[in-house]
Amino acid sequence: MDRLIDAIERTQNPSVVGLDPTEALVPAQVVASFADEVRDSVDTPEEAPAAQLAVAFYEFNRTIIDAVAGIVPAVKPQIAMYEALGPAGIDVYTMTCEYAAEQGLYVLADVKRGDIGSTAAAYAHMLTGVNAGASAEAGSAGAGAHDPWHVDAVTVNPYLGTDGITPFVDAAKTADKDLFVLVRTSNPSSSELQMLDLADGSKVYEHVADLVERWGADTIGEHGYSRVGAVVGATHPQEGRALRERMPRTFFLVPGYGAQGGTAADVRGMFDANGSGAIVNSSRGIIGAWRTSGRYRKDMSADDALALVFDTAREAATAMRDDLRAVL
Ligand SMILES: O=c1ccn([C@@H]2O[C@H](COP(=O)(O)O)[C@@H](O)[C@H]2O)c(=O)[nH]1
Repeated sequence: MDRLIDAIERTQNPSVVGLDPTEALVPAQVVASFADEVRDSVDTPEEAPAAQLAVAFYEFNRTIIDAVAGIVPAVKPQIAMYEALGPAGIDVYTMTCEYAAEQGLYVLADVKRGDIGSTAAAYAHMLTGVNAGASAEAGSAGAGAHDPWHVDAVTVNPYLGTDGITPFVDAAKTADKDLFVLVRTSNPSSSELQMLDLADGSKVYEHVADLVERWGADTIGEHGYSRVGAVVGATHPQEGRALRERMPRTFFLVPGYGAQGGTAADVRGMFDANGSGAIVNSSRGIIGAWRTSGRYRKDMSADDALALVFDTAREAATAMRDDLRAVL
């Protein structure tokens, strides 16, 4: 986690921009501008719509990354939006991660992996990269591996327990990277499972929190936080504050700010006494700021629309930074 915390200190900004493009979040003229290029490059006409959207996503993402680099320390590309487009989308996912890394951003891949140990070991190669002929065991890639993903951290679902997590912890140690485990998620149905009572009087999410502290215990870095972070939703300010006490060595990824209703005041308690210990995500609030700016016109050129995306994303990222700084 040290590299992330250093990047937060450099930018004086504990926020991360989520790269969650959808067709509705990319100006229509930008998508349309790639029609000719894509028509000439695909093997079959059926591939064209997804391929066109994928190229548009990449152009859009590069615009957002250029706008926020230097203001934020990190980006969080959400893989679901790219997987929805098939192979062209996956290509654009890796290209986006590579471009963000080239701009000096910490890349947090929101992939929410969760499976049995042997499969988790294969998934964990997203952190270590791959060597031809290497087994799927975590850490088998190591030095000299080809790293097609260009990510610094992944999100992981703990529902399968320790053997689904250990390969990611091993891979993170091998590759000097991190993972963030879902503990108290921001979504409306999160309490169905996470708030269930256990026999000892604690809640399910509290038990997961204790496991996360334990999973990271031998990976504490120079800043006092482990490589195993926790996802704690901005929509749960009270539990978030209690988790900060309960998990002194665990860095938090806090989604739910902005579009889901979370505020700077809500996330304040998720930071430690030094104003560290957490990074707050906003996706739609930043990348969709052009739509709510009142400055968009349907008859704009694609170039002008991208310029608006750049300006509004930069303004929104700056406003979020200042909003968080005001409470820390
Ligand atoms: O508890 C969670 C875990 C992950 N997310 C992800 O964060 C972003 C939030 O997007 P917004 O547009 O800022 O609402 C998205 O990728 C989610 O999958 C989360 O929201 N809550």
